[in-house]
Amino acid sequence: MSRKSTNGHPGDTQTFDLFDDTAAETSEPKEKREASEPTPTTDATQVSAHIALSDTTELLALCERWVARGWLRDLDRALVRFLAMEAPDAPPLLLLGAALASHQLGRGHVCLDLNATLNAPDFALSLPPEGDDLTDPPPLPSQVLATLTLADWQAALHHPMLASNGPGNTPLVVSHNGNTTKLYLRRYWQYEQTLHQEIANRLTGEEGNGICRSPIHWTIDSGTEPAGTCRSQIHRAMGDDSHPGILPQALNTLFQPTTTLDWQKTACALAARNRFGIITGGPGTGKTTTVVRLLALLQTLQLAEPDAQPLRIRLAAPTGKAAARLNESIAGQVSLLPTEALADLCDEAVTEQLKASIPTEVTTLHRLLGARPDTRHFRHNAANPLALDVLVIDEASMVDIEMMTAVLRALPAQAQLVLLGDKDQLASVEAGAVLGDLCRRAEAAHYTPETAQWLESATGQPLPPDYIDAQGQPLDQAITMLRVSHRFNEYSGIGQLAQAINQPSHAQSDQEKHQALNKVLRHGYPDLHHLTLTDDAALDKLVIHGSHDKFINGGEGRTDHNGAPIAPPTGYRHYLNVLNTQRPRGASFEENADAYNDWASNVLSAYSHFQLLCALRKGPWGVEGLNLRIAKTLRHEKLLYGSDFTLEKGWYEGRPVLVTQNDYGLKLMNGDIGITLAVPDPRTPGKTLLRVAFPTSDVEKPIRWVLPSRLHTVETVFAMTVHKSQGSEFNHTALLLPPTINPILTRELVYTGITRARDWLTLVEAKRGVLNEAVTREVMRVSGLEEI
Ligand SMILES: Nc1ncnc2c1ncn2[C@@H]1O[C@H](COP(=O)(O)OP(=O)(O)OP(=O)(O)O)[C@@H](O)[C@H]1O
Repeated sequence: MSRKSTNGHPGDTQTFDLFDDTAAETSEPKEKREASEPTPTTDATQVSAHIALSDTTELLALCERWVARGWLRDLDRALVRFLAMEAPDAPPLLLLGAALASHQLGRGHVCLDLNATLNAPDFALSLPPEGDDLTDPPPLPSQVLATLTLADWQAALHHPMLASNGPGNTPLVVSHNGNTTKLYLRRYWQYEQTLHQEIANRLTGEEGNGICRSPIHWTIDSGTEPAGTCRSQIHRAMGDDSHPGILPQALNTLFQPTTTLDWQKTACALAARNRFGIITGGPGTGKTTTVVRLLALLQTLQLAEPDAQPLRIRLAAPTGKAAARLNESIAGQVSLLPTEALADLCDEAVTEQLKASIPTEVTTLHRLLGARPDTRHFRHNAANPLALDVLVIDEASMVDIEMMTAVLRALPAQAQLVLLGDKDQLASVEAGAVLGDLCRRAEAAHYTPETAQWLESATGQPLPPDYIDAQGQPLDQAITMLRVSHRFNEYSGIGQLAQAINQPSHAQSDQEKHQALNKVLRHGYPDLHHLTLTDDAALDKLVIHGSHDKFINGGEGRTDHNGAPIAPPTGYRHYLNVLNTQRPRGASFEENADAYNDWASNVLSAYSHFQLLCALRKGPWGVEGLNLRIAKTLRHEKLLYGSDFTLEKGWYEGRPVLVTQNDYGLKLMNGDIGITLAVPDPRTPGKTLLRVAFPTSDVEKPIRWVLPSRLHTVETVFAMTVHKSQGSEFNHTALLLPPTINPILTRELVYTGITRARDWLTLVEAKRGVLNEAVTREVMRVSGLEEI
């Protein structure tokens, strides 16, 4: 094998990197769905299907047929061919496993679970959605694997060149845990190993450079203390019974006394105690508020030490959009911190130092790690670690396993990592659902009696017995789930709907869930409108002016939790009106840059008031069909102009675009939204040319103007997929569910879509009943992190 090379070392960058772009070739995550009814087969089909398990030529031919049908990717077949060429004596069952394991990566899974595959073989390929016509189908996986037993498959997963049970050079790794067997491409096995090892080291305080035994559990010798950046510092900061230390005092300065358990205070205390921490919670539960206070707490503890320098803290998010949003909210929160009172707790006059040492700038993970063009390797890695003491990552649910591993590899051993995110949101499109996997036990907390006692001393709050578990694992002690939404109270339909949807399937029956949902939808909440489409007009009305008349009082007169007025819901007419009515007149673009920047800022801000989200990309109910349809509707309203061809494939004034790949040359990030505007052409007086306006965080140059010809990876964004909307929020969000159920429609997708709504939500069912079906299907991502 010429291209495989690894010494199995977590810091090793020479891991097996066959088919480097597997993660980029993504489609849709795996969903729990009804298996398609196997198509009746002939004996001949069954015979040929069975032969594929014992004959490599037959297996390759079968893969060929699967690829032709779109059930398997070219990439997966190429891998199998390559392996078969390198090792002609490889068992066909091993090759089949390799094809399926590779295929899972494109669907968000880190590995192939053999047991699950044998239980529901048709989930292993990208079969068409239920209801699609399957004429002359190739053999289904369920037919191919019909007589195969787990023992036979396990027995075939051996070949000195291709598969091993752990460290080594083989391209495949087989992992056994109890009765479960998983097959990995080595690179992904290595990612999991590194993650386990690095996180476990942060929880125990050990240096990280070894390989974990497989399977790995987050068990640490009893009696091991949790590891903080400076364990002795935290110990000192606790004080004792007679003299409370700086930690409890600072927590009391940051948090007002409450009658109920303040989870935000708990989160700060736990995150300060460990070198690894997670703060998870739904929308508006105060993740940002909490992390700002945590940073103030950490700096206070640091500056209270004699001659200490402030901690070097960096904030990051997976996308430019998420980074910009955190930037916005964090700046406001920092100004509210009681820095003087905190500084008083330190012996020295450190108020100014404390204020200055809490960062407000948020960068993307790609920028932080130093992305380099044309390679997946970063400038910062184990050999060239990041220069920081604390790293906070927001929207961590969007971080895939490869990126999370890159972060942990580049993090100095003594540095502290805090992940923020909503564990219930859709995971990244790429393989791995790291935050969700790590937070599997967060709901019940599982704090040990020792942690509970420490927390009570630190925060003055006793923990209810429900959250205490003598069997709690070390990872549990580093996670806090925020449980109270401060944005959506009991009078908010958005909040109530999110809660009703988010109940896991083990907590209630499908029927109970449907009843709970329908109760919320019928209640008449002021911020929620449920629309079932019966004709085209209702959808047109929604995208033009937001169907504000469907909300109580037309959406007038509402205030937010601080008493500030909430603007009524709008549609796309709003930003197009701003575009048309506020256009600077008669001035050259260069000489009147401020006026053009103000105009563009207002248009962009107006655009963010409304966004239509949908589940699919293709077809009339997907992004492609909806974009064209909405553009034509707006043209009919005389809000946009252009031929059918222009509206579908060209550039026109008012076209909103979404950047779909980072472009470092243009300083544009995946997720950025720009609006196309006509500005005076400097070369031809009296004429205009189109430029796309993107917002920046630079107050001097608030708009980046880009010529359309320079934008290669953008798409129209009248409709945006829920996947792409992660990390964004819109005043009025409309979530459109297609008329037929599709594997991509799941509870996580609906939850993520509706929680993008800040003030108003219109939930659109193209056909009644789809919502009920979607919310009872859960994303099941396969990875080894589940075994923690
Ligand atoms: N303990 C609290 N008491 C009252 N209001 C709070 C509290 N914590 C947060 N808030 C307010 O609730 C709103 C949401 O808080 P924040 O932005 O911190 O939540 P989040 O979880 O980060 O939200 P998002 O869903 O946007 O990620 C903010 O207006 C904030 O000021």
